[in-house]
Amino acid sequence: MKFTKMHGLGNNYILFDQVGYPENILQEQDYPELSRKISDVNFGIGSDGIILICSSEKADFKMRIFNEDGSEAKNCGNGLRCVAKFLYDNQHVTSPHFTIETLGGIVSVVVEVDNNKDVEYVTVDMGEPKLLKGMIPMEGDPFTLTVNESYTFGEEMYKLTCLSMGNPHAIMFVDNVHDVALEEIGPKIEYSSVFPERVNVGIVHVKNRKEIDYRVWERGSGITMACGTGACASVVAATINNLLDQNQAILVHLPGGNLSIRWDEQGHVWMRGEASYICHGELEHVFN
Ligand SMILES: N[C@@H](CCC[C@H](N)C(=O)O)C(=O)O
Repeated sequence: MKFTKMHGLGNNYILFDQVGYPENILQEQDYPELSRKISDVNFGIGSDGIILICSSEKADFKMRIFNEDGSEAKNCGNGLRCVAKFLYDNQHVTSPHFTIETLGGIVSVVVEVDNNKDVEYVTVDMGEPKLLKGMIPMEGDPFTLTVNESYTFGEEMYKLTCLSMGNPHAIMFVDNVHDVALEEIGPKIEYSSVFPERVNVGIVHVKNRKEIDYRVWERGSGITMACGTGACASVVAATINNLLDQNQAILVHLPGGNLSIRWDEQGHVWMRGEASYICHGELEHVFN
């Protein structure tokens, strides 16, 4: 099996190009195991998960993403930019504007080609955030929002703003994202019974009305260098807490680099950022 390893701001995935092939080249149950094995840094390649690029009946292409622990997620912002760059560079498309189906819905992407014909930036229309508890999903009245609401996990109380960008995010606002022990808080909240499908946990510091800092504990992968859907969720969360203004491009600083995120007046969230190659290769003896 040929693979390409790519990253968006250090959030790295092993991509398998299955375009034109049946979606299940492997048995369906083998993908979680493949992701766990490949993601292992000692016995595999080392990654935050795997991505399958498939043909689609509803959009130009389809993306599936499995986390490091083998769980399948419905969306992945950094993965979408990598997939868009890969598809364009490998001439699966001629137009830089196309659509990708995810389990969370269909998104449109635009790749930006520079003078050397090298794609550096990709913009994705990530669609509308889902704000109701029932859509995230999380416990409580399914028709209400979670805006700076207090929850106790273990001994500690946390104020969470929660929403889904296709995948669930719990966001809390802090004075300094580097002072927080995310490796302790992250798993406590991820596995809490408040979130029946688990959750990605983000900490955000609003620097001013145009810039935020953001760190993430990802469901199924732990601490990563960046999370695209999480950056979108952070901007939406800060906006509904009146800390940012809608329709303003916000610079989101993540440990792996920056993303520009805008929640427009029609309710769509736009993400612009880089996508990069790490290496290409071929897998042997995956299931030994
Ligand atoms: N890193 C991704 C999100 C990957 C999935 C996430 N861990 C989940 O399980 O929801 C991104 O860039 O959005």
